[in-house]
Amino acid sequence: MHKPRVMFQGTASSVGKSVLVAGLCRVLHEDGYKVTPYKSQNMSLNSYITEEGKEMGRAQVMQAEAAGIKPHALMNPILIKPTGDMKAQYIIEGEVFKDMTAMEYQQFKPELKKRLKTLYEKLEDDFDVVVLEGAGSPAEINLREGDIVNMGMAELIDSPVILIGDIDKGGVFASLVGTLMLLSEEERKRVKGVVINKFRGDLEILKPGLKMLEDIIHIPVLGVIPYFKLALEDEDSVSTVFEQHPSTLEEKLIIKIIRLPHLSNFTDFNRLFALEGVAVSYASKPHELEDADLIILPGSKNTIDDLNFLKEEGFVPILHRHKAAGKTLFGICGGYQMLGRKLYNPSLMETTIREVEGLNLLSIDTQFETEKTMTQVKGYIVSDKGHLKGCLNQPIEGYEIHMGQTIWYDESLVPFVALNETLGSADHRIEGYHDPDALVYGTYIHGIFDKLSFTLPFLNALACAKGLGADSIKLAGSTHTDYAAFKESQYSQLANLLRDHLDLETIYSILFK
Ligand SMILES: NC(=O)CC[C@H](N)C(=O)O
Repeated sequence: MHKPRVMFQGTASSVGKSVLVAGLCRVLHEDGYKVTPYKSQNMSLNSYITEEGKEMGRAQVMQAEAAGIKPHALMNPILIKPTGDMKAQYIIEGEVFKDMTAMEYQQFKPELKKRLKTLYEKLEDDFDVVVLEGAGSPAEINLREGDIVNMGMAELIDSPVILIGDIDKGGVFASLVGTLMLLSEEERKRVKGVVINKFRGDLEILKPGLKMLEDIIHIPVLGVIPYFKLALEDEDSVSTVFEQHPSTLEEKLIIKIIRLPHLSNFTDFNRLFALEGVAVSYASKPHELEDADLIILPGSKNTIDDLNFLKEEGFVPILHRHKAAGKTLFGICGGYQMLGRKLYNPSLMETTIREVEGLNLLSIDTQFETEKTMTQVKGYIVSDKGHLKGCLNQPIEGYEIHMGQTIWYDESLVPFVALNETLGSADHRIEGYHDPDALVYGTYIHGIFDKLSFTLPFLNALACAKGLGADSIKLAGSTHTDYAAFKESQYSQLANLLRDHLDLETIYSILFK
């Protein structure tokens, strides 16, 4: 049975497709439908590991949350993770398929297309409705032929389309009309409505333009969505998270995250940005680390190349000076690997460099393997040294995504995270170490800062060492105490916004007619 479906496409990247898909999923969920989000292909370094140990893009995770369901890799069967040099790692159905160049992928697409249809049908079986998302713009005429994410996908499963334009970017009429002009007659017929997103002005002034637009395109405008800001975990590679700057630095704990060229999983730091008493920002240049109390080395899709970036850009001396001054460093996944002594790459994963010296701040060695570790984990803090004093036994949850295996540990290293569960089964191993001085911390666990019972005492101990109050760091506002409840409230607000500004009646008739 062909289930009701609709696809949101955009006139460009970042016009708000992901969020509107999440919003429509929420509306349908509230109205009693079993709805799933879907996007055939994502390009992003911000992925997620499902309960089944499969990897997928984070936008569909956020949308699944809005739809009130668990994320499943079938909701995003293709994930492209760029490693640099026109190459990328391709994740298909949640598993590593292989590394390919853009050209190799282009040639592989026809074969993939057949499989995509089967996978889509497998997903829709379990649901009443599917809300699909396109990627970038459907008017990339050079890519149309092999397309499997915009009109190619819509055609594959015979889905109607709603086209979204971004008025904040400017040129919204031209981009909507232009996009439609570049589509074939067949494709244009699929477009059942257009939506104007991110509107900041006076609707009365816009209205005549909407009428003129409809007269030109003969497709109804299904809504004008006002510009809004909600705390939703968007994952697009084009993102504004890096532009955030701390306001006043005095009396705050200064956290700097190094902006690596292949930085992955920046959602690890969402929690930090929601805290009071800290000033968190990204640093692209070594001098920006001068005033940091805590330096974080984030995950990376290409650890070795990013490590070389740190060396070439002159980060190394300042990282060592930071430690020598008794200040703290924290590495997650790729960042953890970089903190070590040596990195071996016999199978030439991610890059063509075989072996490289690490930053030598933590006595570990890492080797990149052909097998990828993808797992959700649970554990707890097992050290009470240094800044971990108040964290002992506190639970930790997160996930691991890495090709590298840390194969050698110095005996003087102190374990600080012990796991007790991976993917729902008992598993006891150490997955995080700090140096004997408890200044340099490293772990493979993404999402380690999400549990405040660890994050708050850890950061408050750092704040204390700086001479700030012992309780100076807390969650901003009281509404955030329960992160899950906070996110739920954001999804409801989003649904309300769409109910107020979208012609849902027409959208329902597009879906269910
Ligand atoms: N997520 C990460 O930071 C991955 C680290 C590294 N690229 C690996 O695969 O091992």
